[in-house]
Amino acid sequence: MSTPHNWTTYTAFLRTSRASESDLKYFALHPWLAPLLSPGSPYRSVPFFSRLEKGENNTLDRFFNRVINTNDTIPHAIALVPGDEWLALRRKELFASSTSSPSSSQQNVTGEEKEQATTEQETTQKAEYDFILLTSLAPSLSGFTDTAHGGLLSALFDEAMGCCTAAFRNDDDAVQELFTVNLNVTYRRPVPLPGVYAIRVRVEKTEGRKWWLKGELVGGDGVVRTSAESLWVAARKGGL
Ligand SMILES: CCCCCCCCCC(=O)SCCNC(=O)CCNC(=O)[C@H](O)C(C)(C)COP(=O)(O)OP(=O)(O)OC[C@H]1O[C@@H](n2cnc3c(N)ncnc32)[C@H](O)[C@@H]1OP(=O)(O)O
Repeated sequence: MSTPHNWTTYTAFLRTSRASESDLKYFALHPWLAPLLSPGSPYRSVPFFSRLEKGENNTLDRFFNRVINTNDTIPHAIALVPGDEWLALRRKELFASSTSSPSSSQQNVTGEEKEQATTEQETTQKAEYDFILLTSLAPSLSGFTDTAHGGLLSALFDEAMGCCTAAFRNDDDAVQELFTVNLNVTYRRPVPLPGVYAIRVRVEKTEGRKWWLKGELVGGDGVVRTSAESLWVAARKGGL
């Protein structure tokens, strides 16, 4: 079991963490991941937060940080996140017309500011996805023989999407914690085990407390084997 983390916010965690050398070495062995991991990539490699131990008395994330954090379930997993500049632009894009803006300074974005954001986007390195989970899936995650269990794939989408939304919440807690209220998973092709996969997710739009996300799972052949759409709702201010 690893040492409990001591970051006070998810944003601080993203800014100051780096994926472990052993995980990076492992994923670098897969040539199809090279564009995502190379120095020219628009993404930074960070630990997969849900996998981190939160402390003996803290039951947060136990499913991910203990139950499926073993050599015969998920031996390796890291997250790829866009740089701060790109995230800031995405915030402007997503919250320009929404009442759920994660920062009061981003409310009431004017047409001029939108134009400026578009110009900035042209010069900032573009990240197609808001969050990518790279994961190895080992044989004990099977449903059908040598095939990943569908429930596990749903859990991976849910978690990746949760991490994705967390990156857009600001440290000032202007947006309350978000919860999945709907997750629609489409199983298009079997997901063979063992294997290495990328789960790529993106916030499609926000409206008030509601956020819509989409995601897809691909392996080295680039085939979208599973896709998902979800709706997240931010808790009301002052709690549930
Ligand atoms: C770094 C961090 C990483 C975190 C990763 C976490 C990943 C794990 C995430 C999860 O698995 S969360 C666990 C599963 N989800 C839950 O347990 C949530 C259970 N649901 C709730 O607790 C409540 O629904 C919730 C607090 C989220 C919202 O209740 P509210 O009473 O505040 O909201 P309300 O029911 O008024 O709904 C708000 C809006 O959402 C809409 N809505 C709610 N549920 C919906 C639904 N299922 N489908 C469609 N629309 C829905 C609802 O119609 C409404 O739309 P309008 O504002 O337009 O009227």
